[in-house]
Amino acid sequence: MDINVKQISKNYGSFQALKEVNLTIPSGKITALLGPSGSGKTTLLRMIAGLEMPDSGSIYFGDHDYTTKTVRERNVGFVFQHYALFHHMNVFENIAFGLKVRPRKDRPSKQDVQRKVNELLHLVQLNGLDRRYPAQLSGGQRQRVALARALAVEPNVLLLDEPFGALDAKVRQELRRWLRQLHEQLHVTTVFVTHDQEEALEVADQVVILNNGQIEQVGTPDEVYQHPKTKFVYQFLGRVNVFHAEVNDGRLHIGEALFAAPDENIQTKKMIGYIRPHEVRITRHNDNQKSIQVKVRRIQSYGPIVRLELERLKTNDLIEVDLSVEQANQLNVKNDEILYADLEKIKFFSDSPSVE
Ligand SMILES: Nc1ncnc2c1ncn2[C@@H]1O[C@H](COP(=O)(O)OP(=O)(O)OP(=O)(O)O)[C@@H](O)[C@H]1O
Repeated sequence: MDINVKQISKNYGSFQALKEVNLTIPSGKITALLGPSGSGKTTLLRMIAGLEMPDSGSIYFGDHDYTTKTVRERNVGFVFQHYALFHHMNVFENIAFGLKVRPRKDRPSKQDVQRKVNELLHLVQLNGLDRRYPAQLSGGQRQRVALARALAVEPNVLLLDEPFGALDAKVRQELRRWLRQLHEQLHVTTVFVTHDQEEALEVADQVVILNNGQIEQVGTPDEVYQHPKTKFVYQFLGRVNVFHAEVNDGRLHIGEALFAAPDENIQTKKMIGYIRPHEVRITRHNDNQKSIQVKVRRIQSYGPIVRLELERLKTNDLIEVDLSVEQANQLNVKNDEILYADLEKIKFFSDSPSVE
């Protein structure tokens, strides 16, 4: 069952936290809500959950308007950053909680609860820990219990708010992979909030990038990373080199490099170009018109990549270029050497804040 968010707006006093947001959350997939602090991620998640009402707009679960339905009616499962486990209950009781508090007519039998909890313990790889109390578990284990508890009620949608935010980097990494594997088995429609780009790109099927209460782009991890639609997305998702370009005689100039000007922007005098460090090609000889001359300032290895810090000869601006170790060995770059940086893969935007 897809969830459709239609023209949702939310104000807190005079502050607009969400502005006419439209979004489809596809059934059986993981959707990441990604954005900087204050961009509206949690507000959107809470609207889907039914914890918060929109000022305008509606939310559909499948073909049904759920805008005014309660949290319980929506049947959502939650996991928050800070473990919301009951400290006086052991793991078993925590996981069973949602089943045991159901109205009598819907409540499963004791044996069924036992069976269900055992299944879930197995699924979240916590067999044998059912009698432990939350205080006797690691942070990662507690989050897995929280997830099992959320899944126990077979929710329509699983909502995770920075679920791994409080854990250290290594545990986070393990849990991401684990969540992805778990999802491959269960296919529960999942929405998770994160401000960690890597986490969103690694875990989600669909990434939604929010900025100032609006959606900048929706796409697969590959689409948003490889083909950012806006300047914001370019800058938010990873490192990027920024160049100012001038339109002259129907062509775009970055120093000595020349590019075709996009037709629709032909009147614009200035544009701004973005290119990621791994998209810049380094050559010893100038083999096309899209290259600028640079001097090597610094060479640094980071595991599988070699990062070059290059200085543009004409402007002294610094450019970052990432090479694979193999490429770097082949080129055999030396400090202070003069090289060419080919900017063929650059993407241009209008150089004004409002027009893309
Ligand atoms: N109950 C509230 N009252 C007033 N302002 C609020 C309330 N809830 C959220 N806001 C404001 O709305 C904006 C969006 O908040 P939200 O929590 O959705 O952002 P976020 O993207 O999840 O940020 P973070 O990553 O910091 O949690 C913020 O500027 C926040 O201060």
